[in-house]
Amino acid sequence: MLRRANNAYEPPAGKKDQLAKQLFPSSSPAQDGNIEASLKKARQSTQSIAGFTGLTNKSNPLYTKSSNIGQGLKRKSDSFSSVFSRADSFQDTPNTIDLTMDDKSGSNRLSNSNYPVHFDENDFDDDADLDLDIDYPIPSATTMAAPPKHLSQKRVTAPQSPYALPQQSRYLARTNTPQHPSSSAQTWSSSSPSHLAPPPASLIRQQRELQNVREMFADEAADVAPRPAKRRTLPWPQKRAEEDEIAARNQERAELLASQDTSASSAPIVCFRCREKGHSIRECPKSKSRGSEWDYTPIPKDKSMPWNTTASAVKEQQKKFKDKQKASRKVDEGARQALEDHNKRKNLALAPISLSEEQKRVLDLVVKQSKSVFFTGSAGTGKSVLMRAIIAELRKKYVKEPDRIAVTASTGLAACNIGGVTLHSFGGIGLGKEDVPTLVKKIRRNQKAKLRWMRTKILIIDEISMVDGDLFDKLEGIARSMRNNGRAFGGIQLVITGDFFQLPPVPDYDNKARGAKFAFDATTWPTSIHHTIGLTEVFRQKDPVFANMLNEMRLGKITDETVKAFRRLSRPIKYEDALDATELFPTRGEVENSNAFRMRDLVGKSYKYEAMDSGTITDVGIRDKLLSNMMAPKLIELKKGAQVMLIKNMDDGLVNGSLGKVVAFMTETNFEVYHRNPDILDDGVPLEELDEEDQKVRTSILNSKKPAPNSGREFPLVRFSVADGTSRDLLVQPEDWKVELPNGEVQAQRSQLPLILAWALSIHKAQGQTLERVKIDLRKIFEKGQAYVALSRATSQAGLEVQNFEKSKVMAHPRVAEFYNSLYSVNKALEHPKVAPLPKKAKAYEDEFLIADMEQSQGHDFDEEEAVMAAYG
Ligand SMILES: Nc1ncnc2c1ncn2[C@@H]1O[C@H](COP(=O)(O)OP(=O)(O)OP(=O)(O)O)[C@@H](O)[C@H]1O
Repeated sequence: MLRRANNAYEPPAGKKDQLAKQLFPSSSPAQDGNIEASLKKARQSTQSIAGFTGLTNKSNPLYTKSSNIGQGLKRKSDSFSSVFSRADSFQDTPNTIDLTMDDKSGSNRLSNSNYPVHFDENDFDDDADLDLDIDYPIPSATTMAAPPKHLSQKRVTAPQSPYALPQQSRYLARTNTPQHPSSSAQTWSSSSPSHLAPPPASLIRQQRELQNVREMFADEAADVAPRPAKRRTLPWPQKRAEEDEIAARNQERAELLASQDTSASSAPIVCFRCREKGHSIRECPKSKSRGSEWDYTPIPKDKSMPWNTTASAVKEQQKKFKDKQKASRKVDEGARQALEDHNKRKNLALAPISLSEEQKRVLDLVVKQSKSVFFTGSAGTGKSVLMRAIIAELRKKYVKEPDRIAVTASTGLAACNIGGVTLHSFGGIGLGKEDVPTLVKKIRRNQKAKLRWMRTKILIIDEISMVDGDLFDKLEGIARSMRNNGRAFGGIQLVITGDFFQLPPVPDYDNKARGAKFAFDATTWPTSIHHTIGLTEVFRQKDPVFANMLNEMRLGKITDETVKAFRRLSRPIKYEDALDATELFPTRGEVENSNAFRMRDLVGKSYKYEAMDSGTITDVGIRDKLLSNMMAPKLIELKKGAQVMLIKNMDDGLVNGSLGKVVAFMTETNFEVYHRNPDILDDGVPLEELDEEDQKVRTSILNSKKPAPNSGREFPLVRFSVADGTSRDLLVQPEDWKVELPNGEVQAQRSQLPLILAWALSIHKAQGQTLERVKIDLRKIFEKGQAYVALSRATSQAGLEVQNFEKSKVMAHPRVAEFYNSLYSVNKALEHPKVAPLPKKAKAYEDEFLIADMEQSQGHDFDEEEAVMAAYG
């Protein structure tokens, strides 16, 4: 009939197309009647969306790269009053010179004091050397997101299913429907009904395809395999069958998981269909099973019912369940904390250490009263902590004129530790071998150095024990000459710290016969320093017995009992976390050998991290020399299992000196996955228990697979041992070190991982560090002060192993002992009848070097002559 009507009706030319177009509502993709073209278009847009999603998943836009937190004050430890702290150690030697001078030498004209930081184009040459390991071909996001080829081809030819079932089920459902060959656009009006019947060949091909797909989804679709065609089937029971099948499977999986979880095993079974307890969906009376078919009794719609949930909601439920399971599993706390550490570091300000009373008094003298001060004390009395606090306060005070403060130290390493430059660099004196007039001429030719001498109001010198006495005198002379000011150091306020019992000045090979000349030996020392203060509270060692042993050693007055106690420390120590003590050596060669030997023992891929150096110094040779003083090495090679030490403060728990082991190398993206599920690195968890993404991440990390080029660089994941006995994981990323001039000019800068190999360390590099585990063989010691520096790094006897302890190796320099004894004689002087007696606690410490703060403890003003005699014998 239709054919007849069709034949009878001959539409006017051009109308056929219009009619075809009207058949599709405007929202339909096939408005021009060309279904294939429209489907193609739709597919393309879907693919591009899939590609985009793939990309955004890979690079989480919410992720912000962690950056350095500022250096700060560290170590949360209970304040401990050492055996020395009973004395009030402040001593105010006569101070009649007014140091609150202002530079009237035209310094205010110096408007160009702030030099811009200059980066030479060659500064970043090292970029090319970075071992990025990223030469792999990138699979395009669209390729990654696209389904298997054969499936996507089928999807093109298949008509849209009206039911939003999972892809494979949808495909199965469609296979009962005759396929429309869509190779050309056919409008119904022009199609012969016979065209709708598939040709015999295509029917066979279709059946084959159907068979393939059935096999492919055999697991998911076993129970919904198409039954012999019914005469008439409404689409909804089919959809229900599949949805219920999914629900049944979900329930079975949930029950299986619950049975593995002992904590949940007592929970009763709940039907996913009717929500009643005591039976599963397969036994549900409301859904009778007939073999692989299901008879569906319509049940009133209830949103809360599980079968009304969409496939994505079911997935969501599954995910929640899995997450719960994972959360209940015991995981390494350190790993759980890892990402928080990683992400918080950026904003986390280190909790400042609250200064002790004696530290505060020094701070006050320097910052508020602008006095020239030398503060000293045994190892661990917080000299560095105090110095950093002083610098911070002075920077606040001179916030508008930062170049008024010159931060320097005797060595490059010490200078780096406080963010300054060497004394030589500051002075612009090169090696400083010439006499003062020659050096002054040299400086006058150097505009920058000249400006520094004119502008500086406060000169900070750290690790004074390594400053040569002659150099001190020369600098003093230069300052007077350059500033045309006859006062000591040309009126510059000095803030000096260090412990002369520690490492002495580097020997002057041109002047060997002279021997070591300390800064306190300098002629101008007494006139330049107006307050000498001894810090007495030891913070590093909490055990007073150990602190006392170290102090005896420092003074070179070691008792037999102490010798015995040190000899008892020769036992080998085995630590539970398999982290070895750091062995200290006097020479760099011994350190390099020891670390290289241990590295060779490790199997596995080696990762090299080369520093990125820059700065205003364009001469790479000079810059390298400057940077070679830094703790951060030019190149660090790491392997899984390498023992490393953190060389920057990260937060209260992860500090400069923290010891750790490299446990893996990973990108930031993989690190986030690791944070979500630390099981990916747990050998005890079988691979099958991880979901697909986690499996991939585990495989790529364990097999040291190169990351995809756009997924970022791999960094070491280090498990640090924390003082409280726990461990913490940190993905260690580069930090910056700078050599900065007082005017803010960054002479040299290094960006490198804040790590060094830590099986062995030089005593020189260890100076200033606090170490939980130390090992030392005293046979190797050759210099005075070396043994004291090495042993006093340890925080406790439990973490110290000493081999071959000999009294003769524990040498204090006689002149240093003399100097400190002369300071001690101040106390004797204080017992002069004219003077009010010392407080009792100070008297009890007559045997120790002690410098009393006359202003504070006596409330008595000495006349200048009397005090000078007292202080310097
Ligand atoms: N006021 C304080 N409160 C708590 N801890 C402190 C305080 N001052 C210093 N410390 C801690 O004591 C330890 C030693 O401090 P620091 O390195 O400043 O001592 P030092 O005198 O410079 O030692 P060294 O002479 O060996 O370099 C550090 O761990 C530091 O955090």
